[in-house]
Amino acid sequence: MCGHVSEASYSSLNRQSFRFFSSSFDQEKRWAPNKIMHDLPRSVKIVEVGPRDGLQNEKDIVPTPVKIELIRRLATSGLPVVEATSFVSPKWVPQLADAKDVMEAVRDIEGVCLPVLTPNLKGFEAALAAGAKEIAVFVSASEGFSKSNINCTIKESLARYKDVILTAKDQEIPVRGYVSCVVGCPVDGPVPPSNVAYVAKELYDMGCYEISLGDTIGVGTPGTVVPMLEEVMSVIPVEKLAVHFHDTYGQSLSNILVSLQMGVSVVDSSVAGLGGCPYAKGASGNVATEDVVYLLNGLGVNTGVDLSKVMAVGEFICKHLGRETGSKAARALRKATANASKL
Ligand SMILES: CC(C)(COP(=O)([O-])OP(=O)([O-])OC[C@H]1O[C@@H](n2cnc3c(N)ncnc32)[C@H](O)[C@@H]1OP(=O)([O-])[O-])[C@@H](O)C(=O)NCCC(=O)NCCSC(=O)C[C@@](C)(O)CC(=O)[O-]
Repeated sequence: MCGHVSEASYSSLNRQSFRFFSSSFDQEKRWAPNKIMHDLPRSVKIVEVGPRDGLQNEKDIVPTPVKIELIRRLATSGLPVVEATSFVSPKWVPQLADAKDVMEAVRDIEGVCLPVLTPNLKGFEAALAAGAKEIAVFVSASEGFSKSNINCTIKESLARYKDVILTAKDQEIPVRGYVSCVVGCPVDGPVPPSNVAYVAKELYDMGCYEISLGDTIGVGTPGTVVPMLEEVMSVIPVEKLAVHFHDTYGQSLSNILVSLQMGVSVVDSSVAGLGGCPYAKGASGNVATEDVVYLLNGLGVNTGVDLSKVMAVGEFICKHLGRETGSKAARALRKATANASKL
């Protein structure tokens, strides 16, 4: 399973960004003990979900070689985990119908975990045959989304995943568990924290090594995220939790900060802020990896991720998609670098 990074890795660009945007910034004060710094983990594992969550909602099919190149480039950015694709029904997610070809082409990449989503045993077997060494399962905390996303009730999905997780355990394949709609559901509305804690605990007890809590439609604020985390943390150790925010309402970074202050040290994000769920209309992309790294660099929290390299990957994929990056940090840093080169 995928571990934490240990060493700080500030690129010159990261250091430069502090100079550009923090002219009154006092390096001494940055390290001064205060409440915020004290509560933060020393290092954070970033789980890059761009090639899967980021691309699954794209209308035009992204060519397989572009997906493969995206994963290869992300893997050289210091990211410890890059979720590669989904072995789901191609009728449900046509964009990822090439999961086998993608996985077979990246299976040789070393030093980075490349988990894939599997909704059932059929997907699990196909993933393993293509060379996957880690899988992820996904359960909704709300009935409405469970039905629209995987065509079954929460109870039925848990029973289905039990078989997948037991089979994976037999073959020593680590399983990550996602809980979606942890604060709000596109069908049912607000989701009670107790629903989230129940589903998360079921997955944890079945053997998932990490539970990623997904605000699938990006409606959460610290006002709803904190009570949800408190409830989940009353049944699962915080070291086993990850947070997964979509940025629909621009709340992701504040939600990440409060999650870190509560002890969470695993954050999912997507290069250039790509993303959205085909079965959650109106949901925007995941929080951008570049923005998360910029935040964590600014807080002195180690990620091992090279911001300038992730920005370059963001430019690569945005060029193919024909759109501007969703990362504010990447846009500002690119502009600042261009201005500096004119001096
Ligand atoms: C679960 C099913 C398969 C049920 O789909 P179904 O239609 O109820 O089930 P089915 O068993 O009748 O299968 C339908 C067809 O799909 C085939 N099939 C069945 N399984 C597979 C498979 N694994 N791989 C390839 N093909 C498969 C199966 O063989 C059959 O083919 P046919 O006989 O009609 O030719 C479907 O609903 C599905 O694939 N859903 C996935 C949808 C999806 O990927 N949504 C996005 C996930 S993102 C998310 O959930 C949130 C997350 C994780 O990102 C966190 C967050 O953001 O908060």
